[in-house]
Amino acid sequence: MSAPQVVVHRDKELMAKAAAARLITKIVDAQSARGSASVVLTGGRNGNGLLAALAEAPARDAVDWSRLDLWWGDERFLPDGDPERNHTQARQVLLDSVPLDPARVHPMPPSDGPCGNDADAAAAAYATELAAAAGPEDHGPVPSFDVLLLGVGPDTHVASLFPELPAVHEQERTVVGVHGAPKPPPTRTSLTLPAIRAAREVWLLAAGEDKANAAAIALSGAGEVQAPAAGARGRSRTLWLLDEAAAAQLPRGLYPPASA
Ligand SMILES: O=C(O)[C@H](O)[C@@H](O)[C@H](O)[C@H](O)COP(=O)(O)O
Repeated sequence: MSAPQVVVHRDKELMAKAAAARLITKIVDAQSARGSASVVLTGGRNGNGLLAALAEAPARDAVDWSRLDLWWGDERFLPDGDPERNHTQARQVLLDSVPLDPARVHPMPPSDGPCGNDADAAAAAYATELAAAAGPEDHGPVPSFDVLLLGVGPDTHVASLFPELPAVHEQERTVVGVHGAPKPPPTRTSLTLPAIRAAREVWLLAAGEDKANAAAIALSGAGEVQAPAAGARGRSRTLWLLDEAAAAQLPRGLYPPASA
């Protein structure tokens, strides 16, 4: 697993724009090298902020949207179209504005879908979908995602892996149901750390002073059970994208701001 690289931007708006530009380049490079690209989306303010910046990016259409596979790192277990679902929010800020191939967009099952109101069954169905998309060159029963995006919670959670809760301990399954999550809604589905770590690159997004403590804990060698963000590592790259407020508790010498 790759050691974390940290890039600090002046504020959350600039961080979102810079992350969007970085993602466009990564997708274009993957598509020119392999004919397609795969990205795992995250929910939350920073995740949606990145997608909104992507929608407005000047180079947006350098991406061949028809050859982009989109997955989710976690989902709130709610009915399809519920405004609180990460999928619904991603569609509103970006996905409905670009010419994606619907067959290549893979939302996690809703609570009113074929799995019924059973988050564990929904998780198992998504794990099956991931395994079906994995190839012989991939590292386990998930595709080798080019970029897996993760918002970081103030408690250091990523996806729906919360400190000390059962899902963060999972080492076998790639997707699990989450019950009793401290961040509403309590029932969710989430990739596990082994699935996250199958990604080529993992990018963690944290902006705002309410993330400063989480960033400092996760980057100071904390264990992944106490600080799930610490266990979110990519095979070839782990990149923390912060604004200055979220980087406030990091040793300044180590992580000088990228943009003054
Ligand atoms: O379903 C969710 O809520 C997200 O997937 C979650 O993991 C989010 O990324 C973090 O909680 C950070 O959220 P903010 O960026 O809004 O702080």
